[in-house]
Amino acid sequence: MIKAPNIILVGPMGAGKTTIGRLISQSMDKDFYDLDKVIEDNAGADIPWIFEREGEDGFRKRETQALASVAQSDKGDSVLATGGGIVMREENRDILRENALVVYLYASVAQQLYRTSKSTHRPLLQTGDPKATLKKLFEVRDPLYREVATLVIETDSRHPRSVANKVLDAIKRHLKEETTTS
Ligand SMILES: Nc1ncnc2c1ncn2[C@@H]1O[C@H](COP(=O)(O)OP(=O)(O)O)[C@@H](O)[C@H]1O
Ligand SMILES: O=C(O)C1=C[C@@H](OP(=O)(O)O)[C@@H](O)[C@H](O)C1
Ligand SMILES: [Mg+2]
Repeated sequence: MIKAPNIILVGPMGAGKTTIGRLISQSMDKDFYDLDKVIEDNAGADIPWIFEREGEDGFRKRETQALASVAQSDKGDSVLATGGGIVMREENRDILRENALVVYLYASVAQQLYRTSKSTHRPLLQTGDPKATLKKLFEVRDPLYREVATLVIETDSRHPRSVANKVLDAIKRHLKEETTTS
């Protein structure tokens, strides 16, 4: 078992945060939280409903509350998969940097599109041109993911299990380097 701080996954819709987060939490014997699920449980409603009734602004308020409560309550024992928009608020970026080892799961816009195309539970992609939306979001958010992340993992040509192994290896290497340099 690896000893590690809380792990937080960031990245665009379809990067695999929810899927990979669950896999690495099992390998590290840590609790797994998906922030979207925490928001839904707190609201007693699903994300499309929240966007419809409260707009994106209402969703973002709930997202910040959920992040603060999860990131600050668990000390070193959890893996948290965030939603793709978590980096949009500066206060969220501060919480991410202060409370965990942040891993950016990188996926190209083509892969994001492919992996999100089969589901309808992402309100921001229920537009006529989801590819253009993903591209626009990526241009704004990619620098912000890089700003908060310590590790960046490329996911395009990899099966989820192989991405999870790559993340686990990178975390191990990082923690070893930290121990030898401190
Ligand atoms: N490395 C991967 N290769 C192929 N498909 C993937 C990969 N990672 C995730 N997926 C698939 O892509 C879809 C979106 O993954 P998900 O974990 O929900 O992404 P996110 O939480 O980042 O939006 C799911 O159907 C998942 O099985
Ligand atoms: O990118 C975004 O702004 C969003 C990403 C979604 O999560 P995933 O990244 O897990 O799909 C979810 O939080 C919501 O639909 C908004
Ligand atoms: Mg997700």
